[in-house]
Amino acid sequence: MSKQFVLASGNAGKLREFGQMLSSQGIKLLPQSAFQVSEAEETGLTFVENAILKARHASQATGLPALADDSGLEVDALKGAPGIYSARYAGQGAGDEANIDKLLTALDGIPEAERTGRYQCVLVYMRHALDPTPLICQASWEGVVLTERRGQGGFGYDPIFYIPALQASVAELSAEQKHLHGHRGKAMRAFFEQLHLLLPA
Ligand SMILES: O=c1nc[nH]c2c1ncn2[C@H]1C[C@H](O)[C@@H](COP(=O)(O)OP(=O)(O)OP(=O)(O)O)O1
Ligand SMILES: [Mg+2]
Repeated sequence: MSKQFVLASGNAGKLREFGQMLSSQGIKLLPQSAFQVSEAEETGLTFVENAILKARHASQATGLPALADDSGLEVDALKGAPGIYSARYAGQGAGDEANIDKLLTALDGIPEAERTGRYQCVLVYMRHALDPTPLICQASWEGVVLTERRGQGGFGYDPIFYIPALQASVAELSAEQKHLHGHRGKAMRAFFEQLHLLLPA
């Protein structure tokens, strides 16, 4: 069985993190841009539905197994928003900085104790486009939304997402720390365990 598969994401920050996490695994993960795969429409109402749509789309287009990541930030004071809409919170194509500004405005005046939330990451691996039993791994990471940006690393909401246990915003963590503690790293480790059962060396 093949250990080569396509990563169904167009997000440069995610692609960088997957590359770092995979470097030790002996798995060749090709970004969907290498095959000119178009962006899938994320019409689902859950992370898992959107991850399946993305993985299926990339697998269909390439004929390869595909791994997709659908992720986002849930804020308790906003009843879980932006959630599955995190990437398009400030509008389709508006980008990370506009999304952060919109979230800071939405939480204006809300005290620290009520600014809790979590990153969610759902990974879906499909062996082929019609795979009826996709492999699904999910993890989350608890934190607090800051009132202003801190740190230069990471991507997305990282400058305003603070991890009390580490006393740092995610943008202030090293890549290694983020992988160790973060939602994507946790989901990836669960994925590798299952993949190794599926694809014995
Ligand atoms: O570790 C993270 N650190 C900061 N922000 C993050 C993280 N993980 C997800 N996020 C945010 C970015 C984006 O606003 C949304 C993901 O949206 P999501 O649709 O899954 O990804 P995307 O559209 O950027 O790329 P793609 O769908 O091609 O994988 O959540
Ligand atoms: Mg997306």
